Amino acid sequence: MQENLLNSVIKITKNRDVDSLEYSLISTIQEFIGCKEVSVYKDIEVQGQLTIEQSLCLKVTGEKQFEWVQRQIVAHPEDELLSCLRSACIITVQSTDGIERRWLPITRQEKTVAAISVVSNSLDSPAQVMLNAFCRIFENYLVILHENERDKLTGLLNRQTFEKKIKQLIEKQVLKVHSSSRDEGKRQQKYASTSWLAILDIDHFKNINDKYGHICGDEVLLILAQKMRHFFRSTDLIFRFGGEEFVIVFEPTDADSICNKMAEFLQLVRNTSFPFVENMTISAGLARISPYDFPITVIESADKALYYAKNNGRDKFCVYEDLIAEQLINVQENDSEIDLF
Ligand SMILES: Nc1nc2c(ncn2[C@@H]2O[C@H](COP(=O)(O)OP(=O)(O)OP(=O)(O)O)[C@@H](O)[C@H]2O)c(=O)[nH]1
Repeated sequence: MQENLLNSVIKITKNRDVDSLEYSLISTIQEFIGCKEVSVYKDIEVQGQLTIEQSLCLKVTGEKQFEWVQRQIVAHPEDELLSCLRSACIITVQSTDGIERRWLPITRQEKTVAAISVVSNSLDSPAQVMLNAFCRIFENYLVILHENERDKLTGLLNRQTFEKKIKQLIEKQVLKVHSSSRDEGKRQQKYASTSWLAILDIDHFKNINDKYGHICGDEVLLILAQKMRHFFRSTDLIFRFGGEEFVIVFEPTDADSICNKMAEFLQLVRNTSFPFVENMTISAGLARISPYDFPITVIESADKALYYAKNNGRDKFCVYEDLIAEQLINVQENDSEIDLF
């Protein structure tokens, strides 16, 4: 038992990204506590409002049978979950049939950022101590991973995290295509609605730095990052890719929706008054992320579209696939300066 326990702690601390850490935590709790359901809930804060996402959930459906439930927004969070997040206290509710529901808070920098929910038979004292200890290990490790994955200035995901996240996303798409390969109708639908990648770059940012100084430049980057976080979906991944360059990986959607979204965001930037700077604009390049793509190919395609937007007036976004179809750029052209790590 002790050896197994040590191995589980080693397994948890071996993780190098938050998603895998959550899998390890849930598997370990299930193995040692024996629950009916274990979930991770996170406050992903949209526009400053408490917004709860069920990040991962394991449901026991039979003897040695499990079901993993993937990421979803919780439209109506239970009162106990909200109390746990607000008070940073463990909340326990016991029903008459002896089933216990327990919510354990996870804090980072004195803020409750998540809660672990456990549904189980009544837990004895040693099991409660162990459950609490697993949550504290998770909490400590979460702080380290969070710092590793985030850009210090803007708090967005950093460039080093990009490759890992996009590989995971492409793998997921490949699995989806395979799972529906017998149903051609469904397959067509999935191709119509794929993920997208956008590279955004501030126009003439060098002028802002030169005219008003780097501190003002940093403030502009910070405000733009906040605008992106509030404007785009919480499930879209936003990276600070380099100095004044940002990458967004969008959840699957069709071309029209993504173009509308980008047009609205460019308008939002035009309408925003940044400190000192008036009329700041951005340019962007978009590319479809197809299953079987290499991350470098997608980023190069979006970069070519961005390059085209920059050379054709700025303050606009261009879609790589449209530029190719209209023969405005060449597939073979290799003028990208993107260097992945
Ligand atoms: N303040 C600040 N500036 C940065 C940071 N990282 C990069 N930069 C600046 O970003 C500027 C990028 O300039 P360029 O690549 O010439 O591009 P640009 O002036 O935006 O022009 P276009 O992209 O062609 O519209 C340089 O002046 C960099 O010093 C940062 O973290 N903070």
